[in-house]
Amino acid sequence: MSFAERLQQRIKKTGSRLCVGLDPRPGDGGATFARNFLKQVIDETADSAAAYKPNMAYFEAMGIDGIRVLEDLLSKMPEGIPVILDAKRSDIGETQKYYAQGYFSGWNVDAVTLNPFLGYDSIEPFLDWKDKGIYLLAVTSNPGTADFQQQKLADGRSVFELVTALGERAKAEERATDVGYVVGLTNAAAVLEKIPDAPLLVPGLGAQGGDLASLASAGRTAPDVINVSRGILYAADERGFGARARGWAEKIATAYPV
Ligand SMILES: O=c1ccn([C@@H]2O[C@H](COP(=O)(O)O)[C@@H](O)[C@H]2O)c(=O)[nH]1
Repeated sequence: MSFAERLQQRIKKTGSRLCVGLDPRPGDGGATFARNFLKQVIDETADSAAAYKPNMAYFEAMGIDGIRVLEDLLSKMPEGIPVILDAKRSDIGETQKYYAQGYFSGWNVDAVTLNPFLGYDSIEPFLDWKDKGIYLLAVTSNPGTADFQQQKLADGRSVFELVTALGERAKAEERATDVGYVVGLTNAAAVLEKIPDAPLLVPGLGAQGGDLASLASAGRTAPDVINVSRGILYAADERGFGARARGWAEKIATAYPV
């Protein structure tokens, strides 16, 4: 089954589009703490998680011990919950081959985020994995999206449409890997109608203040997932991880039904 089909199946099963972001802060007690912390987060959120998204940065910040924590985590993920590795990798094709091998074969993650700035040949090593997915950064959730991604080209298109053209090319070539896009919730309203109906990974809810209303009215049918990291891991309230995750899943489902 393809990545997009597995994700859709999981969304239907849970009634949830929530992607639980796994961003353990290294200052909170080192790798041993992070290992136990993440185990608890996963144990408590698995019923409402459509997907998990570990972000490499937080693991790399703990050095080799952090990478061991990530490897351990990946080897013990609950069955049936897709894992999207937020790596945002970008390099020449020759090098990307080894990232693809490492993530898809070595770590067996379901999908990975890529920075498309180096162009089509840089994403090609990720395109022939039949049950895997990639998410290309299209319109990110930070203010700097205005610097490049939303700039206008002479023909009236926006730069992020050059990114979606890469995904369309892969589709036209019938490449095996599912191609989706990262679209920040904070900037989604202005761009959703121009993004093809490919799976979206949507960060920016919670700590970044994104508004779900824009997704609700877009009439999309793809297996889109909405990420929350700090809003589950580090919210300043008395609830546990499970209650926070269920709260976000319900909010998302109300605004953007499954
Ligand atoms: O455009 C982007 C791309 C990736 N992210 C990542 O998502 C989470 C968001 O965390 P919150 O704590 O829910 O804000 C984090 O890993 C980012 O690196 C993003 O925010 N925006």
